[in-house]
Amino acid sequence: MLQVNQVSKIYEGKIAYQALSNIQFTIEDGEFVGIMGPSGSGKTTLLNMIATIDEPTTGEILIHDRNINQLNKNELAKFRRRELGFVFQDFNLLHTLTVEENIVLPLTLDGAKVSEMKSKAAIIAEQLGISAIMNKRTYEISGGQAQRAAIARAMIHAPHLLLADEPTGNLDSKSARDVMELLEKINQEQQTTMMLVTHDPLAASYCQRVIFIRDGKFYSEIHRGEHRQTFFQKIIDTLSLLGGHANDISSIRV
Ligand SMILES: Nc1ncnc2c1ncn2[C@@H]1O[C@H](COP(=O)(O)OP(=O)(O)OP(=O)(O)O)[C@@H](O)[C@H]1O
Repeated sequence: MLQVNQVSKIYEGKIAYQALSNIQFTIEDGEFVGIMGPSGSGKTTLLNMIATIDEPTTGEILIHDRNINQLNKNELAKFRRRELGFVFQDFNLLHTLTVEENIVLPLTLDGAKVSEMKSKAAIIAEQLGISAIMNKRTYEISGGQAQRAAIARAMIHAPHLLLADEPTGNLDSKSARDVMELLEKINQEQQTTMMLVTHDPLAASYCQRVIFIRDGKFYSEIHRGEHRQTFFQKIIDTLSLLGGHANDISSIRV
């Protein structure tokens, strides 16, 4: 589904900076993959390129065999809206809208009928356990509920690829677990391919595979297998080998 082929990124400037070097990996349809690495290792750079927000300096990124860097402006807007879903650390909900209005936003942009939007929103809210808060404003709900609403908004147009950037970064450990269990459930039941960038080993332990990068280069990759707890420990061990600053793993939750 996703192919990252020999991707490098150089940020031009007074002093050019190579943020990524020859990154190569694939993600299969329906996989749930985590990307981890110390601060500054290039995770956001990589995510931004897959999200079509930025372009590689060399190499190519294919989604379902289409080179996403060759799409024109119109194709790109459509592609982003229809194929990709985004979940961010700070939820990115619009505060003047209700939860329901936030959730249907991607459909509004596509010109869907109100009745269709409402019924789709109701179904997804039920799945995510947020039916009771649909008429609330975003400042009236908890962080965990806000992230569920953001996931609902990302999922409402059934994207093929859900990209999540530190989705548990602003959550307490109970809400973080809830959100990760939810993403795992969506991945299993709807077969949505997911890529998650995170510092949080607990969040990463819900993935089937974690790719580690360091200094913009591929470092290693580990697979989950049967037990999440064992995987969690493996992730922590790899992070300690990987180095980086102490605050990179300050969010560890056991
Ligand atoms: N627009 C830019 N111009 C120049 N350098 C940049 C730019 N964006 C990022 N960088 C540099 O590229 C490197 C990788 O940054 P990136 O944000 O991808 O790292 P990260 O792994 O996501 O870090 P963090 O975990 O702290 O978010 C860093 O050294 C950063 O300073």
